[in-house]
Formats: sequence, structure tokens, C-alpha cells
Amino acid sequence: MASLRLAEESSPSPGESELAVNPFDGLPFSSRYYELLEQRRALPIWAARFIFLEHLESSPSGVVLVSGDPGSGKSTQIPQWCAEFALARGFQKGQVTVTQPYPLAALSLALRVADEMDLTLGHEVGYSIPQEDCTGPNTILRFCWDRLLLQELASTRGTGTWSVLVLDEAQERSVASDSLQGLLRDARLGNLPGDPRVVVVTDSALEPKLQAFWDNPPIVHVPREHGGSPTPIYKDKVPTNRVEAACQAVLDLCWKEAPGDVLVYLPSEEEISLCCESLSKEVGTLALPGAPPRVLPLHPGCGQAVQAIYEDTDTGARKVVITHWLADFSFSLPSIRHVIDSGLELRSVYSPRIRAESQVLRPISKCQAKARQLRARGCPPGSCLCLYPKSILELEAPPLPHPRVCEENLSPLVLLLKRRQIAEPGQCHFLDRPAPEALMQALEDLDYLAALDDNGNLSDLGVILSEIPLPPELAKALLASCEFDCVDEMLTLAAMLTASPGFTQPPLCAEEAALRRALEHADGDHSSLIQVYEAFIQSGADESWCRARGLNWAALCYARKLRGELLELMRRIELPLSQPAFGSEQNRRNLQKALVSGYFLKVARDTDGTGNYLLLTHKHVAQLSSYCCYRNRRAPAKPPSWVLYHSFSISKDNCLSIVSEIQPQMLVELAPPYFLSNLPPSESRDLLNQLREGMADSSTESESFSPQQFRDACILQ
Ligand SMILES: Nc1ncnc2c1ncn2[C@@H]1O[C@H](COP(=O)(O)OP(=O)(O)OP(=O)(O)O)[C@@H](O)[C@H]1O
Repeated sequence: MASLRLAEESSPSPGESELAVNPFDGLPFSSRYYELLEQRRALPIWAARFIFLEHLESSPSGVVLVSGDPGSGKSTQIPQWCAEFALARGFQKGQVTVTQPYPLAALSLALRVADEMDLTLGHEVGYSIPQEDCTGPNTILRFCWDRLLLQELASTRGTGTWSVLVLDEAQERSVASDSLQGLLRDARLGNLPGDPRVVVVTDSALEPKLQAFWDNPPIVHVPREHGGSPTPIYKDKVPTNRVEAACQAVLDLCWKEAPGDVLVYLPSEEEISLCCESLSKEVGTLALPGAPPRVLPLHPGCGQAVQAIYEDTDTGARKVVITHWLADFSFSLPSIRHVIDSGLELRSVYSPRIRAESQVLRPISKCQAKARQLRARGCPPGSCLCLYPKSILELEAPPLPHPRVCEENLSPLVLLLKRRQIAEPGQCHFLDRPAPEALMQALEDLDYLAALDDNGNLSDLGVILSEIPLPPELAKALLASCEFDCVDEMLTLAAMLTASPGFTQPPLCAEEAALRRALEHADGDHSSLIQVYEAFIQSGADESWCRARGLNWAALCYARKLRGELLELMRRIELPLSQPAFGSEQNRRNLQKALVSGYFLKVARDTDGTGNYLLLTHKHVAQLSSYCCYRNRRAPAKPPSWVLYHSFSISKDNCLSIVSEIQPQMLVELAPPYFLSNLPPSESRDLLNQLREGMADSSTESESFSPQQFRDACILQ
């Protein structure tokens, strides 16, 4: 332990010595370091530093559990102590990696921790989030989105090159965090070379479950902060307009001149935006006492601007941070004195039976409600206004957050588990086992996509699919585009579908509507997305160009970055590329073929010309979304008979999003025959089978391409 005594314990105060040097870069500490060190020492977790380092050194299984309240300093301090531990061991097996369930949290923590450690971001401290790898060869501490680490682990086979892995925010129950824990538990760390360590950090509510899962590892309990938590005040009934109620509650605090910052929890990003807009307007017109409050959104789309929530201004203006579930456990702000909680969250839940997403508005868990109250902890305690009756919390709220592994489409996870040669994903250790139906559906989909061989192991094609950071069906369409000479267009499409910068709001005025219509393509929504991207690039990635058309500029920039990375990946694995040909008839057909090769599971048919689409894989009826180009075009008014869709949502209406016309012949040519045979009985299936028989009989159909040929072609790439 002696070697672990580092700068913080022995370091003098500023002025006592100018010579103390940072052990990580050999440079003298700055005055900023000492300023932040004072703040760090005041965090509740500071008292647990030695016991943590002792457990990390001596844990027989190599695992340490850390449990404590939000805001106690876990996310910022534990990584630094792990870096000290690894430094003392000479970083024999690599750096320290810290996972976060949200990319934005990884970015924000890296910024803060680099500052606290007096090191340079991107050098010794870095982060890896989608489309941004801010690390270098000298990085010793890396904050990483958990899904990226899972992807890395799957393709490297081993457990990766880290000496300490910190799995932070385990109570969030992200699919990747749960899966990483399952994989690491099975790997038996004690037997691995380099003596790696795993630190699992959680809110105390999940501690008993994790303790049992990890077989009673040493636990560090973070002492509670001084000062009490506020007594929540509950409303008698749920407000009819949540956003209005939340705005009013903020204004009441301003009128009362109650000191301190405010944190507002709403269910969704849409409501956060509405609330910010409405509050900013009110604040501009009302003569509120004191400096006008600063209204700040906090949601996954904020990017680096998120750091504004931590900044103070000279005017001392009160901060009003409007957020949702993202800030249940991450983004602790010590200045918060008042919490306004809607008690609800809007989450996307996948139904494997009908392969559909739905947006579910539901009460948060008791654990989240408690965490939100604790945000206003202090001496004296602040206030917590719950915009719902207490009975909802008592009767309807589950004790803990829902494990996401029971709510997401598991095909991407099963693909990665297969990559790890886990033949039977159901055998993998999960904190909570996903429904067998969800695993079966994931296996079935991968099998249809030819990602599995006859023994249920990953096929060669499956190995390539697992290397591409896209959902399996989209990765398959991208691979197929190599065969059909439309890689350039499919790369754009893959990036646009991932960044989803579609029109998400109705046009604000006739001018905006006309500009939007000009971007719509007669061939369908997929071609429209390509057209939008190309026009965006031609505009010089201009933000005002996007604004005038109601397009999300940040999402388009993200698409551009992702496109570049996918292109790079395709070059690396030596896949054949093709020249741009967007707009030609041949390219249109090729693009459709590539799409059908990946999305044949997502096809629907308008059986009677009324716009009611019957899904092929199950007998659900759906309509085209109001943003679909076929709904907006003037002529011909009749929607296409056969369509391929990107997503099916059953939330508000049964709606198909991002839709393009296809020819049923393509489905017969490109979907596996056993997929067609397995379809539930319907007029559409009969029609496809007739087509199949007709095509088999016709030897003149030289253009037809058998699925086996196609499969072989892809494997050969
Ligand atoms: N990105 C950041 N920028 C500035 N300060 C930060 C940042 N992140 C955390 N802090 C500071 O560090 C303190 C400790 O926060 P930390 O995130 O370590 O707590 P925690 O116990 O992990 O809580 P949570 O579970 O909410 O992440 C906060 O109160 C805040 O003052």
C-alpha cells in the first residue's frame, strides 16, 4: 500500500511547495489542481479512499463493489484512485477503463476528471463515445460508453487491455453493463493473466442483488453526506399539462426568491424542449426578482454544451436545469436546492413477438424517486415537489429501474455473444434473465440474416456483421450493397438511419413546408434521406440551412462523421466499394435490392389500397407515419402496395416509419426461402409463393439471383 501514497495525501497546500509533481505527467501541479483538491476532499467518498484502495489491492476475486448515494463522488473519484493503483503497478496490463451507460456522461466525466487530475484531455485522460475517440497512445484513464466496450470485448476475444475496469452506474441496468458483468463473472478474473481488477459502482438500492451476483465481494459503503434530504411534497392529482405545471412550480420558486438552483424532471426530450421554450419566454416577459434565471436543457442531444450546467455566471443567476431520466444518477450538481419531479419516464420498449418498438410512459421506480429527492439534500435540506400523488409511487412504481435487457431488441447482443463463442446465449449469466421469447426472436432473426451456420454458430458473414457497429439488418444491407454496386448510397443511408435526423416536427410555416417538400424523393423515404444528406453536404454543412428546413443540424453532422467511419471500416476489411450513382434507374433498383437483403423481415402490404398495411411477419395492421413521403406527395395519391419499413411503433398509432416501395419479386429473390415458408398464412404469403414458383419455372430470368448465391457472394467478400 505504501506505493499508493500519492500526491493527494502528501501534497502540500499551494504556496507550501512549488515542487510537487504530477506522477502521471511529471509536471508540477497547477493552482487549479489544489483548488479542486479542496472540493474533492469535501466529498463524502473521500473518507472511504483507503478502504477502497485496500480492497482493490487484496480482493481475492479481483472484484470490488462500491455503493453510495448519487452525488457522493463515486464517478469522479473512483476512476482516479484506480489510476493511482494501476500506476503503482506500472500499468502492467494496460489502462484504466471506466464505463458509463450514456455517452454524454462519459464525455462530461472525462472533462471533469482531466481537470481534477491536472492532465490533458485526449492525452492521459480520454473518452470513447460513438464517433468520437478522444484518446491517445498515452491515455491511462479512459471513460467509455459501455456499449462500445462490449463491442470491443466481443471482437478481441480476451477481456481487453485494461488493468482496472470500472463499471459505473450499474443500477441503470443498461444492456451492455449487465452483459459485461455476465461475461466478466464467467471469465473468472482470478485466472486471467495480469491480475485484472473489476470495480462495480452502484446506487445502494442495487447493492444486495450485485452482492449475490458477484458472490460476496468486498464492499465499500460510501458514507452519507451531512445534511438531510427534503421531505417530498406530493400533489393530490396528476396535472393535465405537465410542462405547464413544471413551469409554474419554477416560477413560484423565483417569486418566493427561494435561493438555490432548480432541477426539473420531465418524462421526455420533447417535453424538456417545450419546457425550456416556455420558461425562457416567461422569464423574458415577467419582472421576476433578482437576475433572470438561466434555463438549461440536459438530455442526450446536448453534446459538449452540457458543461454549462456546471458553470456559474458573474450575475449569480439561478440555474434551472430541465432534464429526464438521464440525470437520475448521473450529472450531480451540488448547487441544486430544489427538485420538481413529474415522476414519469418515457422509454422505448421492444416487443419481440411483433418486432415493434413502443414509447411507454410509465412511473419511475422508487429507487429513481429517492435519487431525485436526494438531489436537493443539504443543510438545511432544500425542497422536492412531486407533481403526482404519493399513492402512485407506493402502488405503481417498481422498486428498482427496469433492466433494459428485458426491454430491448436483443439481436445485436446475441450477435456479440455468439462472437464470444457463447453458443447458447441463454446460458450466459445475466443479472436478470431476458425472456426466452426475446432470445429466440433474436436467434431467429440472425438465422434469417445468414449470420448463423447450421450449428447455430456465427457464420463468416456473421463475423463480418459483428464487426460493423450497426444493427444486424442494417449491417447486412450495407454488406449487400457491395454486391449490388451501391455502397456509396448505402453508406449515406446507414449513417442517416443511425443518426435519425428525419423531420420530427411538423413544418412551422408554408415556406418551411415548401423547402422540405423539395427534399423529398419520389422513390421513398430512404432516397429522401440520401437526398437530404447530399443537399446538406452541398450547403457546406450549414446550420442555418438546416434550421430553415426544420432539420437537426447536430444529427446531420453526426451522420457525416459516422459515414466517414463506416467507409474507413469497409476499407479496412477490404470490402469492395463503388462509385456514386444516386438518381440512376439502375442505382434505384440496386439500392432496393440491398435494402431488401437486410430488411426482408420488415415488409408490409397494402391489401386493399386504403393505406392500411398488413405486416408480413405477423398480422398487425399499420399506417404510414405522417412524415412519410407517400402521405405528403400530391400525385399519384395511391400509396404503394408493397413497402419496406425501417421501424414499426405501436405507441400512439400503429405507424411505419421511413418507408420505401419495393417489388415483391425482390423479396422472393433475396429473402431465404424458409423465411417465406415460415410466414403466417395470408394472402400476401400465397402471392409470394406463387411468384416463387413462377420464377423457379422461368429459366429466362437471368437477372434473378438465388439467395444461396447471394449468401456465398457476401461470404466471399
Ligand atoms: N462534468 C463535471 N463538471 C464539473 N463538476 C462535476 C462534473 N461531474 C461531477 N462534478 C462534481 O463532482 C461532484 C461529485 O460528482 P460525482 O459524479 O463524482 O458523484 P457520484 O456519486 O458519482 O454521483 P452520480 O451517481 O450522480 O454520478 C459533483 O457534486 C460535482 O460538484
